[in-house]
Amino acid sequence: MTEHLVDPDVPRDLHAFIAGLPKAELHVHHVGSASPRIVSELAARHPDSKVPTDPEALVDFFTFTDFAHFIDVYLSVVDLIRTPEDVRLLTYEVARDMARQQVRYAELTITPFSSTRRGIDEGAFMDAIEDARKAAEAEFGTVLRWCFDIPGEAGLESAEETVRLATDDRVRPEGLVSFGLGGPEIGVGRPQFKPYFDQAIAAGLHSVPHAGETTGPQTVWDALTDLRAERIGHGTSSARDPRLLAHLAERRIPLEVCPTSNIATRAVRSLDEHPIKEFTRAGVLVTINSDDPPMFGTDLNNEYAVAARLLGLDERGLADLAKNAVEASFLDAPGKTRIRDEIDAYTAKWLAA
Ligand SMILES: O=C(O)c1cccc(C(=O)CC[C@H]2O[C@@H](n3cnc4c(=O)[nH]cnc43)[C@H](O)[C@@H]2O)c1
Ligand SMILES: [Zn+2]
Repeated sequence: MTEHLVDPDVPRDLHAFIAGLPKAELHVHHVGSASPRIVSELAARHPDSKVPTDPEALVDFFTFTDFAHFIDVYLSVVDLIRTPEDVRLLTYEVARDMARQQVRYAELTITPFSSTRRGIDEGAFMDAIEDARKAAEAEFGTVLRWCFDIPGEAGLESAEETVRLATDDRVRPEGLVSFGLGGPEIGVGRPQFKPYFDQAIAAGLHSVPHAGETTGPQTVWDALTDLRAERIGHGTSSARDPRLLAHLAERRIPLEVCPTSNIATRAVRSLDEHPIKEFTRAGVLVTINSDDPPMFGTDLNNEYAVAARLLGLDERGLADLAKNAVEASFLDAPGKTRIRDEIDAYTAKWLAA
């Protein structure tokens, strides 16, 4: 258990239950998952960067005034990833951190455009993530899959490049399962990305754009209608539109909820004002995620503890939440059954003890 993340309003034995609970994570960014140790190591390797090498100074550096500031800082960490070996190390270490939290399966959002435009060879980039994926599965038992996202603010050139990397059989990595859209939403309308999502979906990828994180419910509708979203990244502002909530619930379109992220980027004022309860009340399938955990001073276990407090969950409720993520994942049926069975066995043993 990470001491600084122990929520005093959540009983310690519930924290311990969460720490051992087998989990799946569906919304977590590659560069945004770099631990302070990895960030410091990379910053020391590249002294021209403005990223601090001292982990304590990183806490200040990772304090954001608004969403735009967050993206600015995010890109300064992206600038530290300069070689295929940096990519491999980052991916492998992210998987190690996940395994420590009993994450059995994760769909990691990667922005290949940000790396290829900074000069990393596309083939070497794909080999690096695939190498790390295979090593993580063999050594930690954590299964990784990729979501390639368009950094929308970088324009349609980035969409063109991302969809090429995601659909060209000569470069597309084996672990790729989905196609996303990230970055700021203000001034970056979803409908303009329709042709790229059409192409990705035609190539067999699932559609998982961010929407409704920093803009209103219309962005979520656009993601559903134009981008044929199968899950929504964040979807926070859906709570302002009862018709949208009913639609998400009826169609079983999951929300990838990231509570601490929404506070850190100031998309939501406080955890107590987070709409997660409105989502569950409306019958929406809620999954719990960490987004960019070290940047937001959190981890997936802490997000489950936050959810337990906000939703008033006990062990069974937390196990159901973990099973929501399995259900909403793009794992095959035997893979889903295996993790669900593991969650049930763990919970039964815990409650019998
Ligand atoms: O790489 C570039 O050169 C570049 C140029 C202009 C704009 C961008 C971006 O906007 C990159 C955004 C970046 O942020 C990632 N991310 C991480 N967490 C979140 C989140 O909570 N909401 C939205 N985006 C997020 C995203 O994956 C992009 O890689 C880049
Ligand atoms: Zn995100």
